[in-house]
Amino acid sequence: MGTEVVVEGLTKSFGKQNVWQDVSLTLPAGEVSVMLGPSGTGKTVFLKSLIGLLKPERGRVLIDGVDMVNSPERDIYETRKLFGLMFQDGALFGSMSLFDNIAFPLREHTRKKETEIRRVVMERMEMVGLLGAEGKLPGEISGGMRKRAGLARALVLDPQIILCDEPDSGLDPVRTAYLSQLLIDLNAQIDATMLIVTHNLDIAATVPDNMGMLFRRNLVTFGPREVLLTSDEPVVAQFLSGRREGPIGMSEEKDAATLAREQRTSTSHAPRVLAPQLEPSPGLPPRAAVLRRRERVLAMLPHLPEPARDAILRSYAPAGTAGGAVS
Ligand SMILES: Nc1ncnc2c1ncn2[C@@H]1O[C@H](COP(=O)(O)OP(=O)(O)OP(=O)(O)O)[C@@H](O)[C@H]1O
Repeated sequence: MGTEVVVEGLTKSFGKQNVWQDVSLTLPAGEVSVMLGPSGTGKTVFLKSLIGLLKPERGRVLIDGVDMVNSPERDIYETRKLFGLMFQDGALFGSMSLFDNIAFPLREHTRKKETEIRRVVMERMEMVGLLGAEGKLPGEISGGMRKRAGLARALVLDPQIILCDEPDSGLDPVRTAYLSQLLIDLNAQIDATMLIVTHNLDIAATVPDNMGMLFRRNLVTFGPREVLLTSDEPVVAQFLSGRREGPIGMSEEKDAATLAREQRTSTSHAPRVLAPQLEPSPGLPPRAAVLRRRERVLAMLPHLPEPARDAILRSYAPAGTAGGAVS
């Protein structure tokens, strides 16, 4: 099972520029979480802080008792081996075949024999649907295939925590839908804790168990997907509906006068309807995280806003009933 990641009071600045402050959240073990936020709100900085590549000036990131901010470098280095990372462009070496790219972490960090390396690489390539493309160079394949190769490489060391930074960037809607399914299928197969940073609303609506959003140097919210998806917080509602009216501006956050003017002139928008979360593809095992999450979320119910509570109860209601009762 994946490992829980506990973030407590994290604050990061570059010189005088504060990126975000006092961020606290827990990525539940084996569950899939998504972090949303307008461009430049520090989502990538957050991912890098989780693996100890950037050092926040305050707070802790606890993984199996190791603090990725303050523990000795030796411990941080060891704990980093629990992570699989998928960056925006796949970060593949252009002169190496896909096979060698995916084998790279195994050759760098393990003493496995070539026969064993071949077995692992082929297994991961099969998982992401790349069998047959072993000999291709990254420049010879499509963007979607490069993403999947990046994902396969992130998987070879059997990570317990997978971080994906904008896995959909540059993909068309159909390929993004396949990628969403792939992320859920992977979670069903390896039960790793996953955090996905994305702007993509379809991924946000259908993939995660939990969602958070960074805005104005703060974590606006983090919790079960239903909380964010039913939130009437202006910044969340604007982001999820892709509207211009709201606190998020083109280049910077809007001033109060502009916001007030928009509120006077804006038309009302229909309430959001929640899309169902994706299920693993036929033939795959059910996601082990689903049962754990159900217990966790039901215990939280009394503390959640009403729309989120209703949405959770509906999602757990037996098929064919109107919801409200949980067996
Ligand atoms: N190494 C660095 N040194 C100085 N400033 C940095 C560094 N890395 C990031 N920043 C700044 O931190 C802020 C947040 O950047 P980050 O890339 O995390 O945003 P983001 O939310 O991932 O954006 P996007 O959605 O556009 O990818 C930006 O203002 C960026 O310029």
